[in-house]
Amino acid sequence: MLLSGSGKPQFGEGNREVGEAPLGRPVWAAVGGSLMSLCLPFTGVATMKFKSPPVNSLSLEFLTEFSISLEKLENNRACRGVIITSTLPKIFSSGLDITEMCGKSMEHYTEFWRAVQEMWLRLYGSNMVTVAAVNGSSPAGGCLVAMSCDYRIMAENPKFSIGLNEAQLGIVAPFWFKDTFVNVVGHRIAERSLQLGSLHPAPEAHKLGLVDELVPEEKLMERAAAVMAQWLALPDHARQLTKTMMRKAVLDRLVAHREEDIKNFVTFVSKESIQKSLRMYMEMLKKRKS
Ligand SMILES: CCC/C=C/C(=O)SCCNC(=O)CCNC(=O)[C@H](O)C(C)(C)COP(=O)([O-])OP(=O)([O-])OC[C@H]1O[C@@H](n2cnc3c(N)ncnc32)[C@H](O)[C@@H]1OP(=O)([O-])[O-]
Repeated sequence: MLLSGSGKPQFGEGNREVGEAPLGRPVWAAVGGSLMSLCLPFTGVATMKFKSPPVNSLSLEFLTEFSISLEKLENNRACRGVIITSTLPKIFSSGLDITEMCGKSMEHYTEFWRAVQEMWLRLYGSNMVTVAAVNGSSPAGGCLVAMSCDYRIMAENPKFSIGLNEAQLGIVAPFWFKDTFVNVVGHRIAERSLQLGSLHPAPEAHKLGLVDELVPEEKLMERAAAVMAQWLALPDHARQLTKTMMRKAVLDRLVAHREEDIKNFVTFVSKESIQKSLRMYMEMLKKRKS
């Protein structure tokens, strides 16, 4: 991934484009990252597109690239908003990469979980306006990414589903996934949906308030840009302070318990019974395919 422009920091690998708009204003464009493409034109609204086939699963490498990208955008004063979407047809993100949680060392689980936390802390705590253009299925960690944005627009295809389905894998969403979920849909819906590990088809997700609106797939990016413009019409400082007021307690809770949360995850995921559940789930995915 690469962000470039006049005197702006560059990062990542890949090709790039830098141009000049009329009146000599810089046009920043970033293309060709390994797991997501990132583009920041002079409008000040970046577009981040996941492109990690086959299903945009959130591996350690993906999460690291995601966090670095968010940090760079956050530190770039010209960037006021980011639209997050996927280049893959039918999939926004399949959630955490299950292979990162299977048959690895305690050190690996520790590093992986820290990267999951880092991504969420950056996205949920972002000062930018964040809009998720959910153009495909979005289970578990994919749902977390969408829920961490300020606004969610989903393609109105009933074959696409979204939700925290961890219970179906025999694992438990941590308290900060749950807190994020509760903040979006309220306690009762979150309680039922989490216990059942429900994946909600797009129309149901809309009814529950898990996504804010549905649009035909071909209108998704156009609508995301319009929503972004609406949110950016307000003074940044007022919007940012309000966002902080709404999200701070939940963010602070993880910051205060970060190491304990890592320990819990590592202990939990290392259990043979949990490893067995995850292996069986991966087998089920493979069988379903064939
Ligand atoms: C405490 C922890 C909290 C946990 C949070 C999480 O996010 S847990 C995560 C919860 N996430 C889920 O429960 C989502 C599980 N995934 C799905 O439901 C579907 O894959 C789909 C709807 C995303 C896409 O359907 P589709 O028919 O378009 O695609 P397909 O099904 O044919 O898969 C293609 C290939 O990708 C593979 N693969 C898939 N997902 C993952 C993954 N997360 N990771 C790794 N690999 C994954 C799949 O095995 C297959 O590999 P193969 O055989 O080619 O070597």
